[in-house]
Amino acid sequence: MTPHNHAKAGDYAEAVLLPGDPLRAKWIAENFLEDARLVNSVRNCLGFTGTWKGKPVSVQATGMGQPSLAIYVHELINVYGLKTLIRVGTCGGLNTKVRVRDLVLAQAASTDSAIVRDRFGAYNFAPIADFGLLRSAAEKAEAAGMRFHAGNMLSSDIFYHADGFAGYDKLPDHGVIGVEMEAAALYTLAARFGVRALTICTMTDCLITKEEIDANERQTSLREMVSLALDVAVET
Ligand SMILES: O=P(O)(O)O[C@H]1O[C@H](CO)[C@@H](O)[C@H]1O
Ligand SMILES: O=c1cc[nH]c(=O)[nH]1
Repeated sequence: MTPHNHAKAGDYAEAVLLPGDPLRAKWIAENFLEDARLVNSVRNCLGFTGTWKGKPVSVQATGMGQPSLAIYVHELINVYGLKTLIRVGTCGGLNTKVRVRDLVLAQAASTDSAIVRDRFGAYNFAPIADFGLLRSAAEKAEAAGMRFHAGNMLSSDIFYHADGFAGYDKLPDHGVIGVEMEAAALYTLAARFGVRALTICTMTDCLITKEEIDANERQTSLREMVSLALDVAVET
């Protein structure tokens, strides 16, 4: 047990899906998993374990932002022994080639966050996805005919940028596809502790065209992402 998690040893499966939103964790447990049971509810940051296609898998909310995710992920790896961590999030679009509802596989995650920057001194560390998980997700998405893009994500500490789209500066011109708030910390912790991580996001709003999907559709449009992530999570 930890200050943030009252699950006992063995309550989590080795593979976990990580949504930011606790209600998304509940929705995944209720709508996708068999025999799901609640394993954590401290701070209402809900965690569940069940099975998907007969294989054990967990889902644990991380809250919003890299400091919050870093607490849950640090403990899932070091206290509970998890080995495969797949974030299932939402992101904003920084590139008009990506449409709302498309999936973004975060091959890498750029960041403005001190939580990553301050660890590497003179170096700009490049947080990257586990190649095996990334390849598996891309192959499965392609086989299922899902619209997806693999590339560089921005994990920002700022949701409401004071300068709006201009605040992202040169990143869109350098191929950065979308913006969310957690992947870089997830990838950095996975690298540090030698486990596998991937971030898959559904693009819910485009910062250029201002197109967005509403709260109700948000839930249903996340179905493809969740089933894809579960298939990848239980594969090995
Ligand atoms: O939908 P989730 O997984 O929370 O992800 C995105 O949504 C939140 C901001 O609205 C941030 O956590 C961002 O990363
Ligand atoms: O972090 C996020 C998530 C969704 N949409 C955004 O614009 N930013």
